[in-house]
Amino acid sequence: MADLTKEQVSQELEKIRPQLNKWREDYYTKDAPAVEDNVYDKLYNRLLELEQMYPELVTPDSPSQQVGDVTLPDFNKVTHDIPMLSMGDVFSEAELAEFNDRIEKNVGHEVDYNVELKIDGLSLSLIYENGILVQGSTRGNGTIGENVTENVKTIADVPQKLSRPLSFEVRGECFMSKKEFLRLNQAREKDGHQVFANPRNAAAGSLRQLDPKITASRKLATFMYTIVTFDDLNVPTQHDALETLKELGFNVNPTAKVTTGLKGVKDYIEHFGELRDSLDYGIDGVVLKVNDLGLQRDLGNTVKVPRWEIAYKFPPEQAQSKVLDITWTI
Ligand SMILES: CC(C)(C)c1nc(N2CCN(c3ncccn3)CC2)c2cc(C(N)=O)c(N)nc2n1
Repeated sequence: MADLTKEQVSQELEKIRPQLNKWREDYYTKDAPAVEDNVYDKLYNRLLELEQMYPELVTPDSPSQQVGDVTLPDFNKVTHDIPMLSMGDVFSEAELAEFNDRIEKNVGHEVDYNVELKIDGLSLSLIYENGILVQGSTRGNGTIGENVTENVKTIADVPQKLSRPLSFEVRGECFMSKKEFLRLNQAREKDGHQVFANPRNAAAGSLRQLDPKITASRKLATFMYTIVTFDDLNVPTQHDALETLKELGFNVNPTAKVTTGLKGVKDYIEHFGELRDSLDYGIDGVVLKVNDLGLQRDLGNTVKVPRWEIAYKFPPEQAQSKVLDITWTI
């Protein structure tokens, strides 16, 4: 290669660095790279060549200096030993009554429900061994998810070490608060980047980052709601499971309540239907779960969804219509 002067190399680096950084940021944030990998790699190799000629020209913001710059081609996959099931949806109180009737007929008596807000985020699985967080993963298709362990470790409210050396899996929702969503979009707009459509997309785009440093720059949060596999934890009900999760240091949504049959469910739905806009996190419905975990096991699951829980969905926020659309989705 013709010998380039230091000045010539410096000028070419001035051009290459921002270009590579822009492509890199798009690659990680848009889930849709602006250029093919080989184009990126070719320019990246040119950068390395030039920096080797004059190492004193290397700058901290150079793509070659991104510590932990392991540009994984994609996420490592994890298999959920216990599948992360979907949820049956209902859109009317009549259908809730049908759900409740089916349960009561099945078990022969009225049952208690643990009623929870359905947080509009993305599912998250956390695995702990002897009290240490060893794996964080997304739901994926329910059986195969993405390994996002390094990203999860940057979420402030996720305990990396439990107060007790427990080995178990917990599941919950990863979300971005509306406040953080606005902050992030304002910053992205200022930098001329595409903004996220809603907090859920922003949370998914932030958690599913190949570069944990980008996840760390986004304020993600969690509400955990299930202890999947547990040692001899004496947890007879879903309500107790939430209490135990709280005691262990997990963030748990504070609005859950236990009802006897559907009594109080209507009030809960109406109350949070009105509060919805004032909450600092998105919700898209209310989840009813048979409170007794033994009963849940007896009722079991269909192939895709548990028989012992149902999600009552609010109408989409923008179309906040009073009339409930009554469509049953399996
Ligand atoms: C443990 C069960 C299966 C009953 C369960 N499953 C849930 N979900 C499954 C379907 N999910 C899903 N996600 C993507 C595609 C299909 N289904 C999204 C999570 C729950 C979600 C929330 C929430 N959002 O706040 C919650 N408080 N409790 C849940 N409980």
